[in-house]
Amino acid sequence: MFLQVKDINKSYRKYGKIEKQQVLKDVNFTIKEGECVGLVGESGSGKSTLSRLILGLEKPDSGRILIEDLNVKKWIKENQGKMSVVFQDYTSSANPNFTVKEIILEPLKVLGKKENLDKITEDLLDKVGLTIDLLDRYPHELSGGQLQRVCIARSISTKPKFIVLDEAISSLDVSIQAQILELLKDLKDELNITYLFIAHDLQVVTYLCDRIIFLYRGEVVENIHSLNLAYVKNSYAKRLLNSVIPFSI
Ligand SMILES: Nc1ncnc2c1ncn2[C@@H]1O[C@H](COP(=O)(O)OP(=O)(O)OP(=O)(O)O)[C@@H](O)[C@H]1O
Repeated sequence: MFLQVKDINKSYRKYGKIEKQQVLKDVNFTIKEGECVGLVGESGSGKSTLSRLILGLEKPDSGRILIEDLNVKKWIKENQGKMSVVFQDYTSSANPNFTVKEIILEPLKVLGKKENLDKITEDLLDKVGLTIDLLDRYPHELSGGQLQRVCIARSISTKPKFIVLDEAISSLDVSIQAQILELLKDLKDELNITYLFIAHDLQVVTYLCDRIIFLYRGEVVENIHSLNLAYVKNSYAKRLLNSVIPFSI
């Protein structure tokens, strides 16, 4: 198994109060290598908290997160550059003072890579469907869709095994969303990347993902293969599905 999320609990102290709010409750799921898993849930259900734990940015109160049988922090340390993340807010995740070329090469420079950087940048731009005339532009000189493609190029620059996409296409126009989805699908097939795709838009998730996990108030209420969506049992998941898919279940 590639990723194992085991009995995760996480709570935060309520602002200005002593008592805590439990944000994740006994969360369990696994992701196989090369699989694309969608995590859906309404606002506040704990999706971003879970992604921060998986990225090793925060610790759970209890439970374990393992990647290839190693504790997530240890795995990240031993596999530098092999986990990437693409956030929703591409405008703030790209340094406004960096050119496209500098943004794309940032993770490789951190890893100390110095050779063939021009060729690597050009290949990455080509992979995400952008042309090399954009290389010297700054973020404010790009459209939202172009800048998110640059962020995706950056996320695959280190040849990651695993990418967490946290609402990565949510703030783009629908037509650009479709293009980026196609791009993510092609990259997944070409590079055998494992994806955790976090989104509140179920339609987008069903298009891209092999399996879908429904999170409701911090609990996994359904974990189901995309082809079996018509058989969901949980009432929240059913409601969400009925609101986007034109068949009744
Ligand atoms: N650092 C923190 N300190 C205190 N409370 C937090 C913190 N981070 C998240 N929370 C709370 O945890 C709950 C879950 O938040 P989280 O951001 O994980 O949800 P989400 O499903 O990603 O929501 P959205 O779709 O709106 O981004 C919310 O009630 C939020 O206020």
